[in-house]
Amino acid sequence: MGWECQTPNCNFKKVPAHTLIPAVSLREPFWPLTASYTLSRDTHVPFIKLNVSFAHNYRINQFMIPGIDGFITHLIANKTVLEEPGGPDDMFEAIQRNDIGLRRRSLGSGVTKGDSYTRHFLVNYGMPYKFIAATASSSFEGAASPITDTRSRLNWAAKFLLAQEQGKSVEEIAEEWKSKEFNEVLALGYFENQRINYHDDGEYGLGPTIATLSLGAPGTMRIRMKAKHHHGVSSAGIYDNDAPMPGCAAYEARLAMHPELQALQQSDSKAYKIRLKQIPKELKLKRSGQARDAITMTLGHGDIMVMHGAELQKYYEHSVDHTGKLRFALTCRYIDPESLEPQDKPTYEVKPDMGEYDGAKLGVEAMGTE
Ligand SMILES: O=C(O)CCC(=O)C(=O)O
Repeated sequence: MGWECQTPNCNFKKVPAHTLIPAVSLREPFWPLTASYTLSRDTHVPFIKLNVSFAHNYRINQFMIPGIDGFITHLIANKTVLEEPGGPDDMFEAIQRNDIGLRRRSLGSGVTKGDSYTRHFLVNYGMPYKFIAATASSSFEGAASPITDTRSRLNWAAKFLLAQEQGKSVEEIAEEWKSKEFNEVLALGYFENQRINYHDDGEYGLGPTIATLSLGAPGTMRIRMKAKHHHGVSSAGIYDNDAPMPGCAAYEARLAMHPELQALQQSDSKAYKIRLKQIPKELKLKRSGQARDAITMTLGHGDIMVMHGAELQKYYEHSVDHTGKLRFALTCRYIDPESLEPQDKPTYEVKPDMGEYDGAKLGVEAMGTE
C-alpha cells in the first residue's frame, strides 16, 4: 500500500514500509486476559435490557432494545480464542503481511471537484456490496485465509446466537441458515484517527443478520436511535408517524396518540396532514440534535458483534472509532443475489462456506465449565 501519482507519464510512487504490529502488543497490562472469561467495558442506558451469559470462551452481552424485534450481541473473546491457531492473533498479523486489497475507495460524490475518498481502507469479498463505496469485490476462491476463516467463524457465531435466542439447537438453525448464510465479507482497515461515522446496515437486499470480527486496537461502537425517530419530527417540522420507540422523546404522549393518528391517516388525509404539522409544536419536539448513545461497546481484539433484525437498522444507527494504531473490522452479511442489478452481479461463483468452523469445540477442557 502507498501512494501512486495518476498524472499521465508521472511515475511517482511511494510505498512506505509497514512495521508489523505484533498481536502480543495488543495485550493491555492492566486488563486481565486469561483462559477464563474476559471482563466487559460495555455500557448502556436504562431502557436497554442486558442479558449476560458465558459459553465457548466468550462473555456474551446480549442487548435487547424494547420495541425492536432483534438483538445486538457482543461476544467478548478470551485468551484461548485469541491464541487458537489461525485465530485472531494470527489473522491480525496475516492481514498486515499480505496485501488483501485494502484501499481507500472513491465515494463517487459530485459535491466536490474530483473524487472524494473513504477515510478508512476497504475491500469486499464474495457477493458485491455496493452501498458504502465503489468497492471492488473479489472471489472467495484464492482469498487470504483471514477472509475465508472469518466467514466461517461468523457463520458459526450467528447460528449459535440464533439458536440461543430461538430456543433451538444449532443443528436445527444450521438447516434454516444454509440458504441465507453469509455470502460476503467486507474488510475495513483503520489507521490512527480513522473511523466510520453513524450509519445503518439496512439497505435493500441485505439479510437481517450482520456480524463483525474485530481485530487489533479496541474499537468503540456506539449505537443510538436515529434523530428522525428519536425526536419524531423532520427538519421541515413535520411529525414522523412511525410507531414511537421506547426511549424516544415524548414517548408516552406519542404512544398515546399513535392509534388515533393511524386512523386519521386512513379516514381524512387533509386533517391528517394538518395534525402532522401541529403535533411537533404541541409536544415541543426538537427538530435538531441527536439522541444520546443507547449502547456503547468496547470491541476488543478477537471480539464478535452480531446485530439481528431489520427493525434495528430502521430505527438505530451505529458508528465505530478507536484510539489505537491499527484496527481491522471484518463484517459478514447475506446479500440477496436477486437484489443486484445485472451490472453489479459477480463475474465469479459465490460458493457455499466450506470452512465448518465450530467455536464450541475450542478449549473445552481449559474452561472446565462446558
Ligand atoms: O468497524 C466496525 O467495527 C464496524 C463496521 C461497520 O459498521 C460496517 O461495516 O458497516
